[in-house]
Amino acid sequence: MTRPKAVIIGPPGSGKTTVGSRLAERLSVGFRDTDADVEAVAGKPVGEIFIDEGEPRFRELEHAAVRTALAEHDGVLALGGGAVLDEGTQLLLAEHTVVYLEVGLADAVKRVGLASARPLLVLNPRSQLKRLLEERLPVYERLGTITVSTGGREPDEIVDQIVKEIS
Ligand SMILES: Nc1ncnc2c1ncn2[C@@H]1O[C@H](COP(=O)(O)OP(=O)(O)OP(=O)(O)O)[C@@H](O)[C@H]1O
Ligand SMILES: O=C(O)C1=C[C@@H](O)[C@@H](O)[C@H](O)C1
Ligand SMILES: [Mg+2]
Repeated sequence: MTRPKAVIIGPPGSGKTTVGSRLAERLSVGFRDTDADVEAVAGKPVGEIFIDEGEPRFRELEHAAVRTALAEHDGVLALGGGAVLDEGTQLLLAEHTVVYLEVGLADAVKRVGLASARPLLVLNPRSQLKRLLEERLPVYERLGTITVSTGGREPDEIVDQIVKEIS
C-alpha cells in the first residue's frame, strides 16, 4: 500500500514546508504540501479562497486534499496548519507516521512575521497565534507519533532527528 514516509503537522511557523521539503530531499523522495494541492484545485492562493469562499469551504477542500494525498503520495507530506482540526482527517492520520513540529509562541511569531500572508493571522498575528496554539496543541500532541522540538534549532538539525526516528 502506498503511504507517505512521514506526514508533517504543526502550527503556522513550525516549519512544516521548510523542514518537510528538506526531509524529502534527504530521503530522496518527493515532497507534497496540501496547501499547494488546495491552491491547485481552487486555482487561487489560500488567502483568496478564504476571502472569496470562506474558511468552511477551504476546510472542505483541505480535507479532500489530505485524503487524496495520504492515499497516493509515498514521499513526505506536509499538512496545512489547521488540517488536523477536521475529525475525518484525525481518523485518517491514525495509521500514519506523523511528525509533530513543536514551536513556542515567541518563535512562531518571529517566523510568520508581522506582515503575514496567512489569512488567519492578518489582524494581530501574536494574539491570533496564541489562541490558535492553545486550542490546537492538545490535538497536535495526540496525533503526532513523533514530536520534534524546533525552537532555536536549524532546519537541518531537525531533519537529522526525524531521519533517525523514522528509520
Ligand atoms: N527551525 C527553524 N528555525 C528558524 N526559522 C525557521 C525554522 N523553520 C522554519 N523557519 C522559517 O519560518 C518561516 C515559516 O516556515 P514554514 O513556511 O516552513 O512554516 P509552516 O509550518 O509551513 O507554516 P504554514 O502553516 O503557514 O504553512 C519561514 O520563513 C522559514 O524559513
Ligand atoms: O493554521 C491554519 O489554520 C492555516 C495554516 C496554513 O497552512 C493554511 O492552510 C491556512 O492559512 C490556514
Ligand atoms: Mg507551510
